[in-house]
Amino acid sequence: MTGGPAFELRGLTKRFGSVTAVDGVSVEVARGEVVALLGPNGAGKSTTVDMLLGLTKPDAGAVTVEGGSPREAVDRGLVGAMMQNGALLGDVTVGEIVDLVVSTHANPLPASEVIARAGLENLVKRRCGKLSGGERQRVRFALALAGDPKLLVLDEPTAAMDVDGRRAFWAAIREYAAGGRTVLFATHYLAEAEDYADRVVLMRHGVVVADGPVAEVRAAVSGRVLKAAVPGATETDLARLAGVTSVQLRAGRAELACADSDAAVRALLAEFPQAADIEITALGLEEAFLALTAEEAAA
Ligand SMILES: Nc1ncnc2c1ncn2[C@@H]1O[C@H](COP(=O)(O)OP(=O)(O)OP(=O)(O)O)[C@@H](O)[C@H]1O
Repeated sequence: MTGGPAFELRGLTKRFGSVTAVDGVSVEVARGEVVALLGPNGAGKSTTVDMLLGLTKPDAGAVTVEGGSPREAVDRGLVGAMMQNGALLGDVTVGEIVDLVVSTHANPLPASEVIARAGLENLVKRRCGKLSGGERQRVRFALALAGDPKLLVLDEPTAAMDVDGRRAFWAAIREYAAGGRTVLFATHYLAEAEDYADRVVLMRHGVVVADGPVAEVRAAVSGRVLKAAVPGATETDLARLAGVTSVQLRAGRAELACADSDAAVRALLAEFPQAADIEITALGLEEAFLALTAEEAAA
């Protein structure tokens, strides 16, 4: 397998009655990328994932996975998926279900490696029906890994995991991706996208509203905040400054959202030489996300 993207979505559209769940989504992901698909409830993330996996047929557009159709890629064992509600048989043990799934693949990882990568060593003899929510997620992760896929697709993988479980899970994902394999995960957790993804695809109302490295997505919403103590200045005064898009005064400190923070700091000091304790920071992904959502609410 050489060249070419890990997968490509071209103009993907899916409607459910009058709802357009996914509306012309185009995304190309290179091999070895770890991509977060981020968005609020109903943004179209799960529908996009379902089309990527060939579980739902698009109304328009096309999906290519490892150079073929999603079905072909799945049949060839190139794709491993961890879905939100994948059922597990209650009566079989973790060891048995891993063995079973490993045995269905043409070129699987050894069962012992699957168990180790998913951190299930101490749960091998446990019946699946007796697992906690977070443990069940780890078993689903193990089953997704069993076929040694080139592409891992994870729909809200850490939803039921505690803090330690999440940390261990992401360490396992990074290790997996380090070998040049590709990961796409859908999430609500902005911090996870920020900490663990190389790239963020931000969706809202079925449309991709930002796509790029985490730092670029932050910058796309033009994002810097200038904070300063500005005695005697009102919100109206500050809102007039060049480069400033919005103002908040909190406990005697001004917070200026800036499209151009260089212009803003010059204008601030020219107009208010008494301004002190000046601090300029980039927006976090959370703020970027909120800004994009707010833009839409205002539109
Ligand atoms: N089978 C379906 N029938 C009708 N409408 C659907 C169906 N599946 C999804 N939708 C609608 O399509 C839109 C996108 O849903 P989707 O589940 O893809 O969003 P999401 O981003 O995954 O949301 P969440 O984060 O809540 O899981 C929503 O408005 C949803 O109600």
